[in-house]
Amino acid sequence: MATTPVVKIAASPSILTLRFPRKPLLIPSDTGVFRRPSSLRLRRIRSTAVASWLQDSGATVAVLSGAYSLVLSFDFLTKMNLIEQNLSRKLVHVLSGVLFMSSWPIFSSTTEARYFAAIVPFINCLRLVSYGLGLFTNEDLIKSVTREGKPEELLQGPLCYVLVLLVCTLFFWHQSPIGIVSIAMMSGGDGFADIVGRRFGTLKLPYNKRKSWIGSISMFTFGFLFSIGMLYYFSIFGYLHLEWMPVIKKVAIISFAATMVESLPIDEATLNNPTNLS
Ligand SMILES: Nc1ccn([C@@H]2O[C@H](COP(=O)(O)OP(=O)(O)OP(=O)(O)O)[C@@H](O)[C@H]2O)c(=O)n1
Ligand SMILES: C/C(=C\CO)CCC[C@H](C)CCC[C@H](C)CCCC(C)C
Repeated sequence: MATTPVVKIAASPSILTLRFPRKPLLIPSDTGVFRRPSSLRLRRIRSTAVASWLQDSGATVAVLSGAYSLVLSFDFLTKMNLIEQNLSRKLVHVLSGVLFMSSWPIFSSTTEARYFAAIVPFINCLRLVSYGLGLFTNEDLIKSVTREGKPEELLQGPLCYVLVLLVCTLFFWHQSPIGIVSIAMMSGGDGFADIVGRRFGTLKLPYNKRKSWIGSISMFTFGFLFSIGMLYYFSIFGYLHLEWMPVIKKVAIISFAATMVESLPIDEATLNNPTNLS
């Protein structure tokens, strides 16, 4: 009896899938080979695919709205002088990555879901490039995410940040700790290094007078905590099954390495003239 191609949808749980458990789409027969699904099964497969597309489209619109609202909210707080611009920028820095990752379980469990989620950082990349090149203007965005309110600043830290989100979404998604830890270190670690170091960083590093011990300790501590926290978050949804003791050791090593790199005196001047290590 000829075996027939099997239709298979990647089975990893999404928050919505957990509420609507699906019957298996593979149809083993008693002889151990698979057979083509019946017309009823094919209709179910098609309806599952349509449901997943609708779920992912809705999730994409919701997360895009969240991104827009986040920037608007901090712009309002800055305009009302409730928080200073640097703190606003760093809170957007911390929250964007963590909230974006936290939104991943609302997407479906299909293999295409990551491409829907990647639309969010991709559109934000286009926004940052268009505003950074002066093609359009958006004072709210510029005030919320730049140091000095210059549009061209959008093409530096913010654009790199969103590109990292895009790459981690496309190539790692929620199935690999690599992307999760990378985003947690970038958003939680680097964000709090700035927030804490700028305020309490009187004792400077011997090899970099722009950075401080407390800032680097914050980078390590918050990078580690955000990484473990997000790995635990995704393990709750069943995306990851981790041996925690080895994971904790590896994340501590990664946090230390990231802290050392972040503390190096590498700035725009150094990048332009590598012999100019301050
Ligand atoms: N290990 C660190 C990191 C940051 N800081 C404090 O936070 C400020 C900004 O940190 P920096 O890493 O320069 O910010 P970036 O993330 O590089 O740049 P951006 O301002 O674009 O975020 C520093 O001047 C310093 O006061 C610190 O004390 N110790
Ligand atoms: C200030 C930043 C980096 C430099 O330190 C962060 C820039 C953030 C972008 C302007 C907006 C990025 C939005 C995310 C792609 C999606 C967030 C969604 C979430 C639900 C808020």
